[in-house]
Amino acid sequence: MCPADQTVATNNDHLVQSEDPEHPANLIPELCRKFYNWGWVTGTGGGTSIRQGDHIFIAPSGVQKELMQPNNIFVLQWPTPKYPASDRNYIRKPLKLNPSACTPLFLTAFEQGAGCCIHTHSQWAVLVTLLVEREKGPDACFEISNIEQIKGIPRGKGKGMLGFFDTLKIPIIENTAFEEDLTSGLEAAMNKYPDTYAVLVRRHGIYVWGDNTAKAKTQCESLDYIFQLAVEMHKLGLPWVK
Ligand SMILES: CSCCC(=O)C(=O)COP(=O)(O)O
Ligand SMILES: [Zn+2]
Repeated sequence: MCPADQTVATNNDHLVQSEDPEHPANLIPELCRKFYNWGWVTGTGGGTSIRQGDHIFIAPSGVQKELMQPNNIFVLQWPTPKYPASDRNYIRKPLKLNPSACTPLFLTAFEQGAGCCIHTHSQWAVLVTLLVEREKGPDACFEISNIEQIKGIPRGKGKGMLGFFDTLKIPIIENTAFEEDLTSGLEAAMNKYPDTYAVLVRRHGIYVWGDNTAKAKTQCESLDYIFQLAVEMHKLGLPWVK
């Protein structure tokens, strides 16, 4: 075997090579192209991670997310230590790339049983965190009711979906200087709101997760729709909660 072949064999490239469009190594680049076009992951920010069985697929850090290819994807053996980062069980590491800085946050969602976690820098998400800026602290939440699209968000695991007359509550945590340092805030919000499938990060964006990739994506779409609507409602002086 020549040295190049040895590199291929030891880097487990087969884990990211599949003809199946639903394979996570194909899905992550495909989703990131969509997310880029929706303004969710421009300028290298944001990203997504998928768990399939005992493998976690993670995008690289600081790259143009819309140009990502399957061979750029990292693979972690699950379960894996969250900290320190050097103890994480990578079974595939693309050369010259680093795994997403969001990795410990994605792992936090997987610890809750998620199958996919999406991080966006959507301007609508950022704007609603600014509109509730006065409510700092552990109780900061975005709340809205009487909007049809909140039916796209689960009430909690195994509890069905929210109804039109329910109030959707998304906790807001404060931003930190480094993405990794958001992890304790995300964990605290998940403990305080065990039914939530999303956490907003003030002046930064949002983390949304779901039982599988389709649910994470549609929940993220529903939330983004609701945030845009909420910003427009605010401009018109309309209240979010009746
Ligand atoms: C301009 S991006 C700043 C860092 C950030 O918020 C982010 O989401 C980047 O994540 P990455 O996956 O590129 O490490
Ligand atoms: Zn970010």
